[in-house]
Amino acid sequence: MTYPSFVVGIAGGTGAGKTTVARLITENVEDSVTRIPLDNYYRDLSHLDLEEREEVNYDHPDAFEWGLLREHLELLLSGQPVEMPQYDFEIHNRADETVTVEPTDVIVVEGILGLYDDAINDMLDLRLYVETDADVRILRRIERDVVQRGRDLEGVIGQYLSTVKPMHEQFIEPTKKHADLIIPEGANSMAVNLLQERLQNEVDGDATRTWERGALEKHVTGSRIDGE
Ligand SMILES: Nc1ncnc2c1ncn2[C@@H]1O[C@H](COP(=O)(O)OP(=O)(O)O)[C@@H](O)[C@H]1O
Ligand SMILES: Nc1ccn([C@@H]2O[C@H](COP(=O)(O)O)[C@@H](O)[C@H]2O)c(=O)n1
Repeated sequence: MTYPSFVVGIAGGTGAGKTTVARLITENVEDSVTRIPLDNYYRDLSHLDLEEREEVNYDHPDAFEWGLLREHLELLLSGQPVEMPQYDFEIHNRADETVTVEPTDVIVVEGILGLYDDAINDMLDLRLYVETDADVRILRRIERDVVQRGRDLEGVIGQYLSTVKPMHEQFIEPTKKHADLIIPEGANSMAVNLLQERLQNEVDGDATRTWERGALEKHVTGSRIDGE
């Protein structure tokens, strides 16, 4: 594989289509891709009971353990594996198990605040923002949360109005300015095809990297593998 990996960040509101875009743009190069869902870096809330965890604002940047995500990205970029936490939406907490993630040619970091943290943004080679109208997103979210995340309609609507919507406006939407590309409506086929081609070139070693060695140093402090 090529070191360091090519790192793609995908941000956007809940239900915008981030996960779908991440899956589609990497489907031809699956074995060469590491997916890092930001959800896995929600803080460990084991010190709270379930009722307290249900009240947490999961759309505020403070809900995430940014230091751990930075550390894991730096390790992967220096060619080392990491133990990635897993998240369980039904209990609003990290799961007991972790998953060992190996470095690969391409790393995709995906989540509502994927373009929020300055240090993470510096590690990204390509920044994408998926933009979908709020009415479409809430409809998708209701369906998903009820079917897959064990929520009821009243709870989804209450959470949307009290935290999801205001946090989107205050923190998520403004990160669009960091994007290299804005993808309308999620799985937009022209955008997906172009990005598939770009990632295929990365994996085949045909892509021209725009940054130079000096710029590379900012990715990782300390030792790194020189594979070029
Ligand atoms: N372009 C699209 N057209 C129709 N449905 C879509 C599109 N993109 C995503 N979806 C659907 O919307 C839902 C939410 O998409 P998802 O990728 O999980 O969003 P996010 O990760 O941003 O929350 C899923 O059921 C997905 O299949
Ligand atoms: N315990 C939790 C943790 C997060 N959420 C919501 O998940 C959304 C982010 O995931 P997407 O796939 O929709 O991007 C975010 O808006 C949180 O409100 C939750 O409901 N419960």
